[in-house]
Amino acid sequence: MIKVAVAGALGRMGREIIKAICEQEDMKLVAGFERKGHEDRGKDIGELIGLGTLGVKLSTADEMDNVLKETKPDVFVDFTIADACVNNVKIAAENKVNLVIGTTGFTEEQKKEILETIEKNNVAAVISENFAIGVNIFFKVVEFLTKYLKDYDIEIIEMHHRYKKDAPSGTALKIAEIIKSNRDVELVFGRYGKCERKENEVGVHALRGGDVVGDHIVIFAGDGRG
Ligand SMILES: NC(=O)C1=CN([C@@H]2O[C@H](COP(=O)(O)OP(=O)(O)OC[C@H]3O[C@@H](n4cnc5c(N)ncnc54)[C@H](O)[C@@H]3O)[C@@H](O)[C@H]2O)C=CC1
Ligand SMILES: O=C(O)C1=N[C@H](C(=O)O)C[C@H](O)C1
Repeated sequence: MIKVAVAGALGRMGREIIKAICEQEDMKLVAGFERKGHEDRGKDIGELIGLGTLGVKLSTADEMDNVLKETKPDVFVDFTIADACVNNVKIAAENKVNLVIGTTGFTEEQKKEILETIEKNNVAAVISENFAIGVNIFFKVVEFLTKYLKDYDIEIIEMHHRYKKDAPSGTALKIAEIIKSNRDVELVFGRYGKCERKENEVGVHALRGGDVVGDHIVIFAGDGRG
């Protein structure tokens, strides 16, 4: 049985992940965490998210160390917010719990800190800005087109729901990173005023609104298409 703890348990992703864990025969939710001071602390997580009683009480971030020591999960899944995730990862890794990190919006320093924590504590970790299979295939398509359509200008557009806390999305930044590692380009985040397009520019544009789950568009624009 794989014992799983989820941080961000009552968030949009946390709820879906807990539902998915409960559908697996070889997985068991052993702990769920929310931010410090959360009003539902101590309540049954299953009841909070409409799954019926699961026998797992909602814990808060300040209880994480003790709860991980008590419940001894095999895997710690974090879909929270960048500042919280850095700290959560430290506590989980120090308790020798393997990691799945889906949180986005990290600074370069935070990414470095997370990697150092993982290395220092010698835990396994899967870190991805996007776990959708289709999007991971899309990454390969972008890599191929960047190499193949050498003379084309590239622009990235992403749109997400109004609640998203980081921009551009982790996925858009990952796409930009893939392009950058295959072509000598400079990233430009939005454009306004005098900003004639340079030859080696890649524009990254973030839109927010409604409950859009997450759309990513990569435009390869060439001459002579009329
Ligand atoms: N890698 C991927 O495939 C995906 C990644 N994401 C990322 O996952 C993160 C969460 O997204 P959503 O669920 O939409 O956000 P959300 O805002 O609905 O949920 C985040 C939850 O984390 C909780 N939280 C805050 N601090 C915490 C702490 N210290 N410990 C435990 N919980 C804490 C919040 O109270 C909230 O309930 C974002 O960074 C988002 O970009 C979202 C979707 C897919
Ligand atoms: O916050 C979201 O919703 C999403 N975040 C991830 C990102 O920042 O790329 C993945 C997906 O686009 C949904």
